[in-house]
This record gives sequence, C-alpha cells and structure tokens, in this order.
Amino acid sequence: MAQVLRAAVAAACAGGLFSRLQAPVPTGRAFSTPQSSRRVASAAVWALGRLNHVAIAVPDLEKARAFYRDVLGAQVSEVSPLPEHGVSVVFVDLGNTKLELLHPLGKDSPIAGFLQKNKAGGMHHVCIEVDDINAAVMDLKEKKIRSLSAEAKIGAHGKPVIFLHPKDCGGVLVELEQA
Ligand SMILES: C[C@@H](C(=O)O)C(=O)SCCNC(=O)CCNC(=O)[C@H](O)C(C)(C)COP(=O)(O)OP(=O)(O)OC[C@H]1O[C@@H](n2cnc3c(N)ncnc32)[C@H](O)[C@@H]1OP(=O)(O)O
Repeated sequence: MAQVLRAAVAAACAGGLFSRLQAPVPTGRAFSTPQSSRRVASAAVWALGRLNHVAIAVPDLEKARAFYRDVLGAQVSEVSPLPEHGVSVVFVDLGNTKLELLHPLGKDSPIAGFLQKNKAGGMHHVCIEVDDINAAVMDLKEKKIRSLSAEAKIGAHGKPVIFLHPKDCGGVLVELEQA
C-alpha cells in the first residue's frame, strides 16, 4: 500500500501537479493568460474617476465667455492666463461637470495648430480624473499609450495633469487629472 502511495506521489510530481498548485495566484483584473497575469501583477493599480471637464478651443475667448454667460445663462469664471500651458482659460460651471474654454497664449501654444485647422473652434479634449496619476502613466506606458509630456504638470485646478496622444485614444485628446 505504501509503495502504491509513493508511486502516485512521484507521478503527480513528475506531471507538475504540485508546482501548478503552488504557483502564485494572479492579483490583477485581467488574468486570462499566464502572460497577462504577470503583467497586471507588476503594473501599478489605478482607476478612472469622473469626467472633470470638456475643453473647447475658441478663436475669441471673450465672445465665447459672453455666449455661455448671456445667451445660455451659465456661470462662467474670469479669464485665467496659464502661461506654462500656453493657453488662457475660462471655466463654465455645468453643475455635474465643466466646460473649459481655451484660447492660445504665447507663440508656442499647443492649441495654435488645432485652431488653424478649426477656424471656428471645436472640441479639443476631455479631462478625466484618476486616483493615482503616476500609476496611471506607468501602466499606460506599458500599454504603449503615449503621454505628451515626460511628467505630469500642474493643471488649471492646481492638480497634476498629463495629456495622452489622441492617436492612441481613438482620435480624442485625453487629459488625466489627479483627483
Ligand atoms: C490648462 C490645462 C488644464 O486643463 O488643466 C489645459 O487644458 S492645457 C490645453 C493645451 N495643452 C495641450 O493640448 C497639451 C497636449 N497637446 C499637445 O501636445 C498637442 O496639442 C498635440 C495633441 C500633440 C497636437 O499637436 P499639434 O497640433 O502641433 O500637432 P499636429 O497638428 O501634428 O497633430 C498631430 C495629429 O493629432 C491631431 N490632433 C491635434 N490636436 C488634436 C485634438 N485636440 N484632438 C484630436 N486630434 C488632434 C491632428 O489632427 C493630427 O492628426 P493628423 O496627423 O491625422 O492630421
């Protein structure tokens, strides 16, 4: 009997049963293949939050501000110049989210090209909150999504932000903002 038991244990070891049982359990969200579970286990964990704002590039900031305030009756902020981003902004309060009206500031504004192509203005980007912007950037880099700056910068709300290339995000420029 003992001999039979020893033979069964030896066969199980040779077949890799014990090593499979001892393998670490994947801890991430995606674990359909051993390869993806290894990647998720090493990736930083982060989550998307709410929509922070939708940004609209406009050729005339005062005119756009007056339109939202006087025609649509919205609450609008003062014009705020953000030289480090090459834009001036006005926020339109919509209760559940905001619009950010953008106008180029300085000769190297990142939105100058967009307004040259879209003379009447248009939707420029969406900004979505994340709970951990550094983890998000690391994870997205691993997934080959390009960030448009080496590091997060301080955005219009005094919080770190980073932009993702529109060609990697279904044609939409996406801004992530630390919640
Ligand atoms: C204050 C802060 C905050 O909210 O906290 C802000 O909003 S700052 C807001 C302003 N800052 C930013 O936008 C920073 C990130 N943006 C950038 O680095 C740039 O704007 C790029 C997105 C790389 C685009 O640069 P640029 O217009 O010089 O390049 P480009 O004309 O060669 O564009 C490359 C391709 O991307 C497309 N493309 C350009 N801008 C786009 C946009 N907003 N949405 C979707 N696609 C866009 C072009 O049509 C082109 O496609 P085709 O090749 O098919 O023609």
